[in-house]
Order: sequence, then structure tokens, then C-alpha cells
Amino acid sequence: MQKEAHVTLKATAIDIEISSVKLLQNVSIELTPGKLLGVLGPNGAGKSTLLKVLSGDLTPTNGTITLDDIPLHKWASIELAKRRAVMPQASQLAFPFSARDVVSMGRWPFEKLCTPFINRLAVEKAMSLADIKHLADRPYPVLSGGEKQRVQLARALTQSIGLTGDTETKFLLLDEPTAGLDIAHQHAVLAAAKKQCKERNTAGLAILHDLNQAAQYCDSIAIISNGTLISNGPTLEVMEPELLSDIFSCSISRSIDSASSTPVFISTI
Ligand SMILES: Nc1ncnc2c1ncn2[C@@H]1O[C@H](COP(=O)(O)OP(=O)(O)OP(=O)(O)O)[C@@H](O)[C@H]1O
Repeated sequence: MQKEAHVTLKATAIDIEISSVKLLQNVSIELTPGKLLGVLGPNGAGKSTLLKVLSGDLTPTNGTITLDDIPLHKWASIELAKRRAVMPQASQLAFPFSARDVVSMGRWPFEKLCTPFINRLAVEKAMSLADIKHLADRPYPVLSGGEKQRVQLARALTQSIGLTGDTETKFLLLDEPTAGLDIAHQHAVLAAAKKQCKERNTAGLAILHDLNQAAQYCDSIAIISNGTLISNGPTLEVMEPELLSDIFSCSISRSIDSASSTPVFISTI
């Protein structure tokens, strides 16, 4: 298939129904190259379900998902893998692959297209971005939860670096990439995702629970509640304290930190 100048990953009027339960209802959303979209919402709202639909892991009951205006199900899996990288919420691997082996799995779509040198370079670069170079030779199953999380991020990043590492539009879908990470690594992971979007024209989506980090790193926000897209747009326009308080059933206020000029959200029950 031909590469197009402006590629999009777009969900239109998506419904997901499993065993007569509606997990998503009439959701339309589009990822924008160069931008990181944060997805917020309570537990069980349908955020991971949306990510699975966008990645092609789940087929919508109604509605369409298109990549470059072509329905997702028509893409061959290797062509899809060249264009979008996914970091799922949990990844179990029983076999004692090293951390580097796991990251290298992200290069399989490019194995025959790139020289081993380029593939190795992409792996090392992603490991450096995810701060796991010191873990490279350790067996993946014995790593801590947060270390495994960073290895999975590096696997997704090395895939989204693409063919030659130049500026191709890619899609990077991250399901709670900061879960289980210490605070410094939470910031490092989100900074790496944002950098990937900005500098490589990647369209990113990250499911997050921390409002302050969402406000700090995301260009736009989608709020999902009860399987419905409640709001979608520029970060501070969407992250209105009144709406957030209503969605999360607690009192949420917003102020601006005078030193950094960044918004600060405080929540109380
Ligand atoms: N395969 C499935 N069959 C039946 N119900 C499912 C299935 N997958 C998800 N669900 C249900 O759909 C709802 C949404 O799940 P989802 O994982 O998308 O929520 P989420 O917003 O990502 O939540 P969290 O913040 O807790 O990760 C939940 O009630 C979940 O139990």
C-alpha cells in the first residue's frame, strides 16, 4: 500500500457489545500526527476497550475504524504493525527472554526491511529512552513490575521508530504506561512519549489516571465514562473542574502553579 502524506487513525460511531453488555456506545475519535491524546475516565469506563478497538484487537459491533481511510480489518497484520505500536496494560512472558530480546520483538515488522545494524540501533535508542539499558541482559520474568513496564514501553517505542528512524507518521497506543512506576520514571515515560509524538510526527494515545500528568503532557484529552465519549478537545478546555468532579464523583479544583505556570489539580472526597 502507498504511504500517504497525512495518515490518520479514526474511529467513527463505534459500538462494542459483548454478551449483551454495551462497553462502548457511539464513540468517534481521531488521532492527530504530532500530538499526544490523553484518555481519562473512571475504572471500567471503557478506556482500554477503546484502545483495543483502535489497535485492531477488538472488532466493533457497529461503526468503523480506518487507518489512512482504509478499514483496519483490511490491513495485513505486518503492514499494521509497521504503522502502529501498542503497549497493553499487562504483558506476561513466562520464557526467560532477556529485556533486550523483549524490546527487539518490537522490530519484527522491520526485520527483513532494515539492516541488522539499523534494527539494533532502534532497539538501543528505545532502551535508552525508557531508561532500561542497565537491565538489557536481565531475564524479563524476574524484573520488577515497574521495570517490566518500561521494557514494554521500549518495545512499543522501538516499533514506532519505524523503518529508518526518520520522520514517518506512526501511531503509539499506550494503556496506562505510568502504572506501577516511581514518580521520576512516570515523568520520563510521558516525556519520552511526548517527544516521540512531537519529533517524529507520531500520533499518540495514552490512557492515564493522573490528572496533573495528563494536563502536563497531553495536547488534547478525551473523557470516557460509562462507555460514552463525554468530551474531547484541547487539554485545558476539556479538563474543567466541574466536569472532572462530576465524572470522578469527587471534588476537583484547578489552579495554576505560579513557578511553572502549569495547571495543578487537587482532589478531595
Ligand atoms: N471481554 C469482555 N467481556 C465482558 N466485559 C468486558 C470485557 N472486556 C471488558 N469488559 C468490561 O467492560 C468495561 C470496560 O472495561 P475497560 O477495561 O475498557 O475499562 P477501563 O476504562 O480501561 O478501566 P480501568 O481504568 O479500570 O482500567 C468493564 O466493566 C469491563 O469489565
